[in-house]
Amino acid sequence: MSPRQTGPLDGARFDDAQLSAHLAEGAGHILTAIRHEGLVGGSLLGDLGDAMAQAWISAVLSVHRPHDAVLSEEAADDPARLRAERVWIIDPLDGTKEFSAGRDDWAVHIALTIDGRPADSAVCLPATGELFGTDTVTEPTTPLTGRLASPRFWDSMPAEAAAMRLGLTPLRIGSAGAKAMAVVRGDADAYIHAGGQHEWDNCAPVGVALAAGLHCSRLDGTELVYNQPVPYSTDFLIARREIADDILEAIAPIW
Ligand SMILES: Nc1ncnc2c1ncn2[C@@H]1O[C@H](COP(=O)(O)O)[C@@H](OP(=O)(O)O)[C@H]1O
Ligand SMILES: [Mg+2]
Repeated sequence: MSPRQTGPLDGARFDDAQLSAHLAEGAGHILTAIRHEGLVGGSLLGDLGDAMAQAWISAVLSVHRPHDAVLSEEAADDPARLRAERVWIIDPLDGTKEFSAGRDDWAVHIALTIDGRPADSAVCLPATGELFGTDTVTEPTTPLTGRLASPRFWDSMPAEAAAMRLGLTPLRIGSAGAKAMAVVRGDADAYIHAGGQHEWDNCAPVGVALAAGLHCSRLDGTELVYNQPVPYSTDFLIARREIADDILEAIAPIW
């Protein structure tokens, strides 16, 4: 058996897939502990969650992958990442509002990108005890559901167009990671986003979804490429392969 890929640190104890999974799961434990008994709540809870998960992830990466660049929602952007081949794109707490409100739909996103493409990645949904990693995830084989993973309070025009044309009903979920994992799990057939998100909101979810054999692209069907100078991705589609072409076709007239 050939050795699994490790980072550039000699003697690294974990390969990239293992490290991304441990980071997502470990940050999930920290975030779960911070909600213990509801001792803090509201925006203080959200701020604590963002900061403490970020601090731990950053420390672990500095020990285990000291030569890799990092782009995180909760850290200052270091332009050195633009010259780096290996860049970790991190959202320590996606769905901060849902986390603070005591809900289950929030996630930890850990993606390693290589030349802008998601490689080993993991998404943890700590409140439901689920960890989705690129080395363990499998393609959903359950029948299509007719459901579209959708934000809790609004629908984008492309999502509305596809829903109308294909008869899809919204499945309301907070957090980009939780919505994407609903598709990976087979609870929804697709997740359509337009109107902007940062790269950390969708990079690890897309990495995991690609590993699960799902269709992932921009809404015009082109490839999603990360680690851009302005790390803002305007739109994307994550979908079961059976329905992806129909969705792109439904969106095309308005996109
Ligand atoms: N138009 C937009 N611009 C920037 N970020 C957006 C966005 N729409 C959604 N997001 C981010 O995407 C994540 C999921 O949002 P939603 O549940 O509404 O779909 C949230 O991340 P955070 O919780 O990390 O801030 C949210 O801030
Ligand atoms: Mg986010």
